[in-house]
Amino acid sequence: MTSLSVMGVGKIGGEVAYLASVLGIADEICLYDIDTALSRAQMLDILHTGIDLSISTDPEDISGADIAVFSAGMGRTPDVRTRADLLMVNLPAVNECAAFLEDYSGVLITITNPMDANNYYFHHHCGIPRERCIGFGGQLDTARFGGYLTEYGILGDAWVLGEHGEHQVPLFSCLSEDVPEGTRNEILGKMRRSSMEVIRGKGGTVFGPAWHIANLVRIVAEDAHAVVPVSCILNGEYGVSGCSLGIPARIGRRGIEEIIEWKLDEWEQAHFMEAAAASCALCRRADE
Ligand SMILES: NC(=O)C1=CN([C@@H]2O[C@H](COP(=O)(O)OP(=O)(O)OC[C@H]3O[C@@H](n4cnc5c(N)ncnc54)[C@H](O)[C@@H]3O)[C@@H](O)[C@H]2O)C=CC1
Ligand SMILES: O=C([O-])CC(=O)C(=O)O
Repeated sequence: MTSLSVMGVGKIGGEVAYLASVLGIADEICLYDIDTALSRAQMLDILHTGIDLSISTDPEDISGADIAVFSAGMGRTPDVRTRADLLMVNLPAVNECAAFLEDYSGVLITITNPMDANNYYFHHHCGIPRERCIGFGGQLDTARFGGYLTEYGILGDAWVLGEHGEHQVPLFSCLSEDVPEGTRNEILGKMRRSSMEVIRGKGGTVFGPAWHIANLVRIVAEDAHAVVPVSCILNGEYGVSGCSLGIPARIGRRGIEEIIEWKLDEWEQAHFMEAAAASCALCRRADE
């Protein structure tokens, strides 16, 4: 049995709830949104598939869930240049939802941007242990990177660490061929711009993120012990502390079971430390 709560059931939260329902990932769902007409509509729309599922819209049920997804708050529009620019805009939603998570004993998955800083905030301000604070974004960045590698005819496994934002760190050192710095920077530039093309065209990224979030929820629900790129609060790993950043981690029913430290090459290491500096600065700003 797995119960799931979703805070913020707009485009992403609504799609995640739908996928978790129809794919049989969750047996009980709680949908919460500040817009109560929306959460009720999402509940009815899912139930109209004919699925036999228990769905609540009572915020009292949020904290009882095994897994909670935080996707409340604003997304980028073409006028918002970076995800980091959403920090102060989304902090009220973080605080309002945090109030439902006092003494929360399940696994929290943070989606709302800037995701790394928000994930850190939940740990730092709400006292949710770092093992149970997972930030989502790395799987999506990795899928996008994989697409570019195919486009460039480069073989190998795609992995993206670092910040889910301007400071992504695609790993080139584990690919089957040496990729020159010029090509690395060119691909990184495309990765930074890739979601904005979707936002411009349809008002927000939905299918890509929701698919990977549902998979992450499944990994936790099924205690899969799978290694995936997620944002974790670092405590000295990779030489970084005081922020949340994307790294490979083993995930199971209790959350983050192991942070895996890979050796990075010089280019990756330099970009990872830039990501750490940016994420730490954003986490400090949220504290002010
Ligand atoms: N980490 C990632 O890979 C991704 C992150 N995102 C982020 O996810 C967030 C949500 O995106 P969308 O679903 O597209 O936005 P949306 O605007 O469609 O949905 C957000 C929902 O949050 C609700 N909300 C706002 N304040 C609230 C509060 N205080 N309490 C409860 N609900 C509240 C709104 O009523 C709305 O229904 C954005 O910050 C976006 O940037 C989006 C895609 C991927
Ligand atoms: O780019 C955005 O603002 C939404 C997001 O995080 C993504 O799709 O990667």
